Amino acid sequence: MDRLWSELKRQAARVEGRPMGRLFEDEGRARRYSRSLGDMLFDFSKTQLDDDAMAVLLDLARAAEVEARRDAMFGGAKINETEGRAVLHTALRAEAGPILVDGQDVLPGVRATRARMADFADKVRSGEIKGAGGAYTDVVNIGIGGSDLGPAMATLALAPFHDGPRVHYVSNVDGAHIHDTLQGLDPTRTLVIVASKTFTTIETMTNADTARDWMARAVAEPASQFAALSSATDRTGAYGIDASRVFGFEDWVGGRYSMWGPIGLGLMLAIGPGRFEEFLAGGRAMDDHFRSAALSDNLPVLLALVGIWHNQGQGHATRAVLPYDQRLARLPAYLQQLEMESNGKRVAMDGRDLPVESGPVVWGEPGTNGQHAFYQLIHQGTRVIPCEFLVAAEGHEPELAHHHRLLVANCLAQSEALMRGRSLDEARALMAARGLEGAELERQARHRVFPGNRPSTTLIYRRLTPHVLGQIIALYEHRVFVEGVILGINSFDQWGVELGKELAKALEPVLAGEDPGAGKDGSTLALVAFARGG
Ligand SMILES: O=P(O)(O)OC[C@H]1O[C@](O)(CO)[C@@H](O)[C@@H]1O
Repeated sequence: MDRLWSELKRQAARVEGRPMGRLFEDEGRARRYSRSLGDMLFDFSKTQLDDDAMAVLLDLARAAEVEARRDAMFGGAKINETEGRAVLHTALRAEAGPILVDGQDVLPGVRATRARMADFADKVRSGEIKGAGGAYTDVVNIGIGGSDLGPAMATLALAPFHDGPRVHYVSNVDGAHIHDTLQGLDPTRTLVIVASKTFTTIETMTNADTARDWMARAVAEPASQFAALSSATDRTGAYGIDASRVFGFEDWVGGRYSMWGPIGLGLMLAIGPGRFEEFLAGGRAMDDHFRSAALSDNLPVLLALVGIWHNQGQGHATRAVLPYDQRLARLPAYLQQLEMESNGKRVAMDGRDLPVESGPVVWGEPGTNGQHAFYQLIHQGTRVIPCEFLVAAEGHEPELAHHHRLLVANCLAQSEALMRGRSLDEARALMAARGLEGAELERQARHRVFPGNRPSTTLIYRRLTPHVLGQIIALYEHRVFVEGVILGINSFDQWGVELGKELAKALEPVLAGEDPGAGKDGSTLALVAFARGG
């Protein structure tokens, strides 16, 4: 691997500063540097990748044994080595079995739980299962991280398919979040879902207690209007939630990969079990592709290789995810957890330091909003920020087709502008056309130069349906997996979130004035003193 990492850097140095636009003198480039699958097209031609660089990246994938690792994951091997667990979120959307963990086929259990979820969702949606005041009008999902970001993102994404109760998501322990969400809701017609794999997460349990108190003021038996999504069925029972409304999953489903099973109940309630099945089918279609396509034609592998090229190869530490799709507004936040919790690690599986940078900083906002905010830096800042655009060819509002045309035009224009840039001569011509001359022309022109050569990829899909969303999410999941395999990382643990949690627990009594905080640093103690008003 070490030789290949050096070779990758050498390739990056070779192409540095090369005018990217010239690559299109090869008329076949757009075709050769894009792949389609079903209703989507992934274009990675507006990058500095060329055949030699691709060859090194593919060699890296082969040397890391991506295909064998992939098969091990799908086959139920315990590839999450630091926790001794299999990684089988794909089983939540699988059709064909058996899928064995410790010699047991997990599919019958997955199907049985999904059937229970569907039955519950149908009955809530029809009003057969109802609250003290009648059919449920609202559902409040309380969870955080993987128990919130995926279903919250997907529920917003699939708004055109909502035909059930309104579904709200509360995650933050900041009381403002639950306060503002519950305000205006009728507790007698609200279903609360407590979504927590462990059923111990302090934010979730604090919010659940607050929701229970709120409900208890209007409902004699508040627990009867609670459901739980958790692996910890002993704890859900102790919380008073009847087993018929508890939907469990196994330890081989990681939090940030869990929206395909019980954690997706909020989404299922919003769009119905039939549409939820379409979402699963989309994920499954991507699984089938990932398992069967050659590395060089494999969408998740290609996304991963482009990511590795930009980050570990060219040294661009961040990646902007820019959905030109308002309903994908939460996609960047969802991907932040998926990518940064999975691949934000400095130690490889074998305990050694990584020889290259870990996964990138992922961030973004929907276009066109971002254009009027941070794109200035993307176009003219000193750093290069590889951009990932996502856009639907068609919107869901035929009467607003002119909006959609503008949206798509803006998306495509951005990737074109990033690549082409504007030279000093072009800027001078522009200023001359506006009547400037001499030193003033020169001065103004310099501010209007765009360096160009800035890489981007575009994922374009026909329409954002449940099936397409399932494909997109599975595409990103597998991309993160492939990047992790190439880096030698265990993408499925998250030890980096623990220290802060432990310290917060110890600080609470200090803030309450019950503990002097002996041994704490001066900064922390001063902040505590301010918070306590002294
Ligand atoms: O579902 P739980 O157990 O409440 O955990 C929530 C989230 O907390 C984390 O463990 C990180 O703090 C995530 O990985 C997980 O998605």
